[in-house]
Amino acid sequence: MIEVRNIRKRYRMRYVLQDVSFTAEKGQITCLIGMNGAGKSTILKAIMGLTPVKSGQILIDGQPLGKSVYEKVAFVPDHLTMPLGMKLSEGLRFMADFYDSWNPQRAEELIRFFKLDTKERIGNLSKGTAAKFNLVLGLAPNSEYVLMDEPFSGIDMFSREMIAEVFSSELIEERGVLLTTHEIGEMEHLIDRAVIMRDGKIGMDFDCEQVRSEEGKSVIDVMREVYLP
Ligand SMILES: Nc1ncnc2c1ncn2[C@@H]1O[C@H](COP(=O)(O)OP(=O)(O)OP(=O)(O)O)[C@@H](O)[C@H]1O
Repeated sequence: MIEVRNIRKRYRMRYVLQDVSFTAEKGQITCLIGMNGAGKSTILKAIMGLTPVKSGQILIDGQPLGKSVYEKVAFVPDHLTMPLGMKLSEGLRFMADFYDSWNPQRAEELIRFFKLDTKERIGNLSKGTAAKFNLVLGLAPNSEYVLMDEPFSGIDMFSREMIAEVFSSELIEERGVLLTTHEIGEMEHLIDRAVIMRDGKIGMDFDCEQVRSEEGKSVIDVMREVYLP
């Protein structure tokens, strides 16, 4: 389980995260939802140790952040970070050489799933295809948790559908997924838990199925209550 406990983050004089606490469990898809600037990416960066927090604690399977913990977590940033001149096949080889946890079989399955041509150069990929390749790089390692920053940003409807499909496929297995989005769209029926953020605070944290069956509300209904009370 990823546990975020009372974290606070300040940029200069302004708090961008204020006492943020939530958990993301293995075998579940947890979604951090909020408008632009709510603090979603800052939380992912804090979990990855890429930005320091002023106070609070982050635990992964009960352990504080550290090298052994990072081997359990893969991070898919909101853009590809590979050299643009590389072919996809070269990018895959680079990842296999670099990461002990790289699972070449899963990488191949993902390449087939997204129908990617590994002879293409990364720099020539369309935005949607680049997002798919980015997901291949994030999902191929044998990590127990996957963090994804806005996997749907700027992508056309059919590519979004394909990316959404991967979340309900066996390619995710029993891993814990924590992703961010500012538009819930087709993810609504795929996510288990929603953590709605507003202005650096948690506005609501709930089990989507429970709220649907007990209160008849969708994630968007709850978002309206948080943003337009
Ligand atoms: N390096 C930085 N220096 C100063 N302020 C920053 C920095 N990075 C982020 N912020 C501020 O922190 C707040 C939260 O930013 P963050 O990127 O976490 O939001 P977000 O919810 O991911 O937004 P988006 O949906 O637009 O990606 C914003 O007000 C942003 O301007």
